[in-house]
Amino acid sequence: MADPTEAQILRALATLADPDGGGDIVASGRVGGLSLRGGKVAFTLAATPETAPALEQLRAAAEAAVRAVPGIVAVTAVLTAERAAPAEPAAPPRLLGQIGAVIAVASGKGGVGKSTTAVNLALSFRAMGLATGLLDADLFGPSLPLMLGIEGQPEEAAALQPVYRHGLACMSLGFLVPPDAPVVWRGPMVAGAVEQLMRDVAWGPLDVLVVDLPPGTGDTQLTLAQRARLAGAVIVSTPQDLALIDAAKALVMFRKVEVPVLGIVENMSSYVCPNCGHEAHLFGHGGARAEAERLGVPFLGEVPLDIAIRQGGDEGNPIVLAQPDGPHARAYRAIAEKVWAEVAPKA
Ligand SMILES: Nc1ncnc2c1ncn2[C@@H]1O[C@H](COP(=O)(O)OP(=O)(O)OP(=O)(O)O)[C@@H](O)[C@H]1O
Repeated sequence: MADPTEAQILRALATLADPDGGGDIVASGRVGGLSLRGGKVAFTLAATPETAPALEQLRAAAEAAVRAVPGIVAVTAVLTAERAAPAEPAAPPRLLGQIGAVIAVASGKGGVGKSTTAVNLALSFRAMGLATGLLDADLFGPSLPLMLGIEGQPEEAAALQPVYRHGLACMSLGFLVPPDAPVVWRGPMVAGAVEQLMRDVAWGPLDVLVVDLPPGTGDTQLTLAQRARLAGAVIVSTPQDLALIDAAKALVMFRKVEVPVLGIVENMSSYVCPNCGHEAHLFGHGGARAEAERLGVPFLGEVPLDIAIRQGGDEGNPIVLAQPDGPHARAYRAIAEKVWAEVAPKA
């Protein structure tokens, strides 16, 4: 059977009238971000806080209409409702409340090794015997599929099923949107997608969920802080001044939204030459420890710059699994133990 085309999908969606008028939902401009690959479709439906509850029905109807197109194997429609207001008596219940501890891994700046830290921390929690999940909430550059070597797509039953890999329950927008599809979304759309990833995934009973955030202090961070019950945030930084300044900004943001900062990890702390064993401090050293002291948050530990860590990430075999008895796995486990000691009493 030939692969379904975008035109077929739009035709199926155009059979649904827009509840706000303006014709069908395609003509009214409600449908956006359509991506299609090998029978897998993802698209967004624009919403406002007022219309969001009613649009949940429309979302289900839109998914059903597209699912009926011959050759379609999976459909994900994301409601792009505006962020919910901060918790008030009438606010909806916090999401992910069934999970023991939701731990966000954040950084002020991109490329400092946040995803690498999130993946290896999650695997360390798993090695400690905790039922662990990993949510890749970096909608603009999801890296979980690559780092864990996952190629499949989540199963869609009544709820979205996590993909299980190395004993972790995993979910990433990267599973749903083709890697080459540019995700150009506005703030409210981001908030809607993050909320849906938190709400619609059948995580099952988990002791801990590690959330890999995008860098910086944007809509994803705010949505998560406002809509989920977060045990705290781990901030990753390299020792460089610039990365540290940005890490401090991230820390201030979490404090503003009343999310406890569990501590700072210094990544790429030193470089050990694989040939001669000489240890060099390419980006300086100890900056994150000093910054943590200055800001009054725990220093969780340091991880050196080592080609084995990068290779592990790029080959879907993170270092904690690839060299479980090596110094890097020990460093990650020590960090995970410190974090767990902080959150376990409340989990
Ligand atoms: N300690 C390390 N030693 C060697 N390479 C590392 C280390 N930490 C991270 N890397 C590599 O650096 C690159 C960026 O890391 P990563 O994707 O984890 O960063 P990030 O902060 O999540 O980036 P982004 O801003 O894209 O979210 C990756 O290729 C990763 O393998």
